Formats: sequence, C-alpha cells, structure tokens
Amino acid sequence: MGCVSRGLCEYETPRIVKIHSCKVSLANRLIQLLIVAYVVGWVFVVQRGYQDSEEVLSSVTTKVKGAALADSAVFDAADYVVPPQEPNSFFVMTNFVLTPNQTQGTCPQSPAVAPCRADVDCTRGVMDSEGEGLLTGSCVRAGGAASKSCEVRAWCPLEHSDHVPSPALLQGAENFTVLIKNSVQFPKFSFFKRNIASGTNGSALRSCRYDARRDPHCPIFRLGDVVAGAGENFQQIALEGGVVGIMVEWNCDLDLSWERCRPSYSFQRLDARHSNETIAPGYNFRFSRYFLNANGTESRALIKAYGVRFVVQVYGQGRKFNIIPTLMNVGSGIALLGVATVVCDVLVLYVFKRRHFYREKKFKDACDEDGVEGDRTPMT
Ligand SMILES: Nc1ncnc2c1ncn2[C@@H]1O[C@H](COP(=O)(O)OP(=O)(O)OP(=O)(O)O)[C@@H](O)[C@H]1O
Repeated sequence: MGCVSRGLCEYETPRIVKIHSCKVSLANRLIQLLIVAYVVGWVFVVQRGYQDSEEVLSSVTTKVKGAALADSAVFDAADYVVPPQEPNSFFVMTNFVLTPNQTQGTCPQSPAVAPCRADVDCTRGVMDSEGEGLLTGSCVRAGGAASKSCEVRAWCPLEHSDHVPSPALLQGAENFTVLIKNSVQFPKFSFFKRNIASGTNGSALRSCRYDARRDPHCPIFRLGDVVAGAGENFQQIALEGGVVGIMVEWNCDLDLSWERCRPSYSFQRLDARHSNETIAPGYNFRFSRYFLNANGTESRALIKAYGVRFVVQVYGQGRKFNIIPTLMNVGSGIALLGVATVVCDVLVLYVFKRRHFYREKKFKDACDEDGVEGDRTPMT
C-alpha cells in the first residue's frame, strides 16, 4: 500500500495496556507527585494562582520642613525647595553660587572665557560662548586684569562660578524632614488607602520619624536617613547634587484584613553614583529672584543651585481571591497530569529493558479486509 492510501485507509485509536510493574508504576507516581507539587507549591502558594491582581494607582504629595544657616542667612523650606511643588518629586538645594544685584547693562566677560586683542575679535550681536548675553562688538579690559575680553550686553555683573563651595553651604539639609502623603487605590477591588495610618493624631504624626526597624510606617523621613538608606554620604552628595529615589511598595493581599495592607519603603541613588566622576558630575540648575529697586530699575539675584532631587516612585499589586483564575489554574494543573503518562510511555516503549515486549502489547493491527489481526512493532 502506498503512503497516501495507507494514510487514507488507517485509523489509530489509543489502547489501554495495564502494566503490572512496580518500576513503571513508581515512575508514574513520582512524575505525578512532581506535577502536583509544582501546581500546589508554585502556582497556588508562591504565585497565588487563586487570586486576581491589579497594579496600584497612586498620588503623591510632599512637604519639606527644616531650617539651616547658610552664608550667614537662615534658609527655610520656601528658600531651598525649588520649585515649591512638583509631581512625584521634590528638589532640596544643598549648595549654591549666588550672584547678587545683577542689573541689565554691559560688562566684560572673563578673559579666561572670551579673550580678545581688538574689537574685530568680538562680533557685535553674536551670543557669547557661555550663553549669558550678546556681544557689543567692543574688546575691553576686564577690571584690573592685564588681558582684554569681549564686552557683553547681559545681566551684569556676570556669574563667576568656577568652583563649587566646599563644604556644602546648606550642610544642615541633612536634618530636614519630608512628609510623603501617598494615597493608593485598587479600583477593581474597591480598595482605597493612605500611607498615614487612620487615627494618627497631629502631634504623633509630627513627631514620628521613619526608621526601617523602629518605625517603618511613619511617613516623615529625615533627608539624611533617606540618602544613607541609598548607601550614600549626605555631605558628599550635597556638594554637587544628585538624584535619589524613594520607592514605596504596596503589595497587598486583600483577602487579609484592611490594616495589613501597608507600604514598605526603600531608597536608591538614581543618577551616576561614582563619586570620582569628573565630567558633568551631580545635578545643578540656575534660577533667579527679581527685585524692583527704589529708583524703578529691576535687579535680580542669580542662584546656581546644587541639590538633591528626590523622586518618589510608587509600585505594587493588589490581589484578591477570584474563582476564574482559580478554575483556570486547577484545569491546567489537571491537564498537566497527562504529561506523566507521556513520560511513562517514553520510558516503557523506548528506555526500559523490556521495551520490545511492552511495544508488542501496546500496538496492535486490526484489518477489515482479510480479518488479519496481530501485534505490530512501530518503527523506532
Ligand atoms: N516635613 C515635615 N516634618 C515634620 N512634620 C511635618 C512635615 N510636613 C508636615 N508635617 C506635619 O504633619 C501634619 C500634617 O501636615 P499638613 O501639611 O497636612 O498640615 P498643615 O497644617 O498644613 O501643616 P503645616 O501648616 O504645619 O505646614 C502637620 O501637623 C504638619 O505640621
């Protein structure tokens, strides 16, 4: 019979063969046991396959408090938190370069930055190399300097920030505190909660401080502790700035009581962490405060601020019993038990010493046309 006609005229149906062998039976039970252990242990206990899950939805607001002396002036939160509010993060200035009393006018650039010999070296109207102003076209002597430099039309005098103050001017920022208000919800399970325990009174909240061991649920953090928790030295990061993450994890088993759904906090430095990084280290930016003088002219104080940006990241899952994933996982667990039969068949028909005998028992030919019947050994 050709291949095609053999395929067309043959029908294969499984046959039940009862093998009386302790070895085969033991192998079968062992594989079944492994599958049951996997389904119960991994799928149901570890992965909680009987629960439905949802990612946390959250909102975060922060309030920083504390005061410190810097440059013989007291700085409070309104001075060093820039801007006052940001979504999911806050910046605390720890060091700065102040250029006070700048007014609109003309002044020479630093001879080190824009040296010149004659006016022809300073093209009028062109932006200067530091992006601080526009060249007037004059080459002038800068103060008492021996060399000359291009004159610019800008906020004068220009900032000269060739060095970062060390130690950091706002060293006291280490003791500032931040209150993190975090509201979370799992809408699928109609669950809402805050990281501030309900029933906490004002003075208890004000006086608590987060501590991983002693008070892990207090929502007020000392900045020095946050930076230390990220494995960094506050006074070092305060010099040139950096970015630190405050991770809030909400992993809640909503089948348990409402009280047991609580956040856990961890901290991590998020920017390049090598303290010996010399090219573009840390984090800084400029901002200014404007004043109207008695004579009607405007002046400003330019501040180049170095500091730590704290980024609050909220993540986690809510889980609750649901019959659909339970049935699906039970069903796939039962289906998986069929693998035991497949593995045992392979052992019995291809691996065990008596495989030829078992194959004879397992496969049988039955033919309509001549009534022939007999055992068949399949091709190996
Ligand atoms: N960074 C912080 N460190 C310590 N306590 C704080 C901090 N931020 C807020 N608090 C205190 O937590 C409580 C709740 O703060 P919330 O901002 O909701 O109230 P508030 O009355 O507007 O606060 P306040 O006027 O004192 O800034 C207040 O008692 C507040 O003083």
